[in-house]
Amino acid sequence: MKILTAAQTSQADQATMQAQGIRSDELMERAAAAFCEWLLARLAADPARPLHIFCGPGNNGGDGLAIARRLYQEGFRARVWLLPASKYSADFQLNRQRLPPELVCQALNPKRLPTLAPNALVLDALFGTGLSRPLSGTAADVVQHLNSSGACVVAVDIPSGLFANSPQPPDSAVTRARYTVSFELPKLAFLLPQNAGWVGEWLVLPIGLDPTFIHNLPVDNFFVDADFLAGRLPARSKFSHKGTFGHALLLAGSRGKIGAAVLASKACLRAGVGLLTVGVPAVGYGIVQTAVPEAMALTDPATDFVTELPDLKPYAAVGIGPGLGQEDATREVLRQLLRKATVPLVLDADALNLLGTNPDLLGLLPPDSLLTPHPKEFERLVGQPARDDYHRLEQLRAFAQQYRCYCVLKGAYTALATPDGTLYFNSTGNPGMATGGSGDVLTGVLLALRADKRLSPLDAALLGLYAHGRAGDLAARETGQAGLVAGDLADFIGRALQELTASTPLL
Ligand SMILES: NC(=O)C1=CN([C@@H]2O[C@H](COP(=O)(O)OP(=O)(O)OC[C@H]3O[C@@H](n4cnc5c(N)ncnc54)[C@H](O)[C@@H]3O)[C@@H](O)[C@H]2O)[C@H](O)CC1
Ligand SMILES: [K+]
Repeated sequence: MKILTAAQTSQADQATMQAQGIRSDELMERAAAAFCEWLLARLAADPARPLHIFCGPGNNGGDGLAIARRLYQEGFRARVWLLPASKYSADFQLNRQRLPPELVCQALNPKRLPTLAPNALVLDALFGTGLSRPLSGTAADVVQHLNSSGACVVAVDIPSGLFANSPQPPDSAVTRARYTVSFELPKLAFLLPQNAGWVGEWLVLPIGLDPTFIHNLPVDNFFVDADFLAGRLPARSKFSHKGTFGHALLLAGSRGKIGAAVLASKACLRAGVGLLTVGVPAVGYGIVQTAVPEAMALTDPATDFVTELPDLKPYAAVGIGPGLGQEDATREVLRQLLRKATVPLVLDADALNLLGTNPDLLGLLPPDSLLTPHPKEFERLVGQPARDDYHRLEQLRAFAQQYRCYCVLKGAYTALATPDGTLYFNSTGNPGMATGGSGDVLTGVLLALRADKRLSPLDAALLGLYAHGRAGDLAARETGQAGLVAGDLADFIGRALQELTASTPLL
């Protein structure tokens, strides 16, 4: 799915009205209908539960009014509260007139804001994507009032006061929603940890925006769901052999961290690599041979850490980093690898830390390398803390452009930046995956997919990130989130990839 800015959303609305010959209030009616269908499926018909709808002066408020009318038709008597303003949008006014006279609809009095019971349900339709500045005055007071009421707030389109695609000034008034129910496409704001307390759980409901307009609209950000990946992972042909899926080399492990090499190796094999060779220090030889008999092991002459770069000729891709340590000799192995490699590279963990502490190595990164830092590793890579989550994303975009690489930023919605500066946000995964070794598994999966010659660098990265998160979701069903360990992820990678594999039409 594309992620549109607030301005692009309004363009998409206009294009839809033109292409489909509908008026703006008809589009609003679709939004209200979709919202009500969602709400009614969850709303127990409890006449004792107070229901309040807070409406602002624009089309977000218009949505709120249309929702109030529709809920009334379903037997729910909401109290409608209007934010005083000097100007109201045309569709606000139209839907104000359409309200049944029996519905209680009052202007908000800033001196006496309505009492909200803690069991009340509040629909927040104060401001949407038309927000042009932080809330102040009565609007801010109303939002603070909602937030301190303890009522369950459902935001219509976006929590009021939240910008759709840029940061909030600190201390601005924003509604704390339990749910955010948005339309057609997600907003960038929903994906950032700094906004989680306002956005709550979010979802998007289709309202039939013009697909041609959206298809042709250039965007900087994408949200990657299963539909987005459909057809990108070809089925294995009957006559494929080990060579088709590539021979990967993984350089990983040091004393006390051979487990990282084992986890990455298992994941790489489960992600379908043709052959896997693991380069480990001598201390890891027996462990790898025993724990991962499907992999071949190369022993480094040193006991505790990797000191030598193997001959790279046999390999279709090389992964380096999990549990590697940051010894000087290991850094030189990384330097040689960056100089000599002519095949795709996947760099993680200590390989990234070495890049961070030795910025001269960054200049050696071969184009199309794939880097998988978490935010702390990323900060070391760029050498500058981010002001906020938006700034971090801009740093990520700039980094991938500067080094012509694919750079991941791990998190709840893991982001991938491409050399052309586009960001892709992954949709799978759960908090159970915040556990040691989870990143090693990701490295193994990505290494396998980068070794697969059938996949572009972008598709390999997107499929790997999605499958890693999906494996976490499948595993957590059995283990629970707290009980999830990284080894479980590796066990479910095959199934996650199978779900993504293109089926061949019968005819
Ligand atoms: N495709 C869709 O997603 C659809 C969305 N719809 C809904 O329409 C709103 C956007 O409506 P718009 O009128 O453009 O903006 P708002 O309702 O957010 O309010 C604009 C209104 O408020 C004034 N304003 C802006 N910032 C402030 C401020 N800080 N303080 C006070 N006043 C402010 C501004 O000048 C305007 O007068 C979208 O979110 C959806 O909910 C459509 O219903 C259908 C399709
Ligand atoms: K809102």
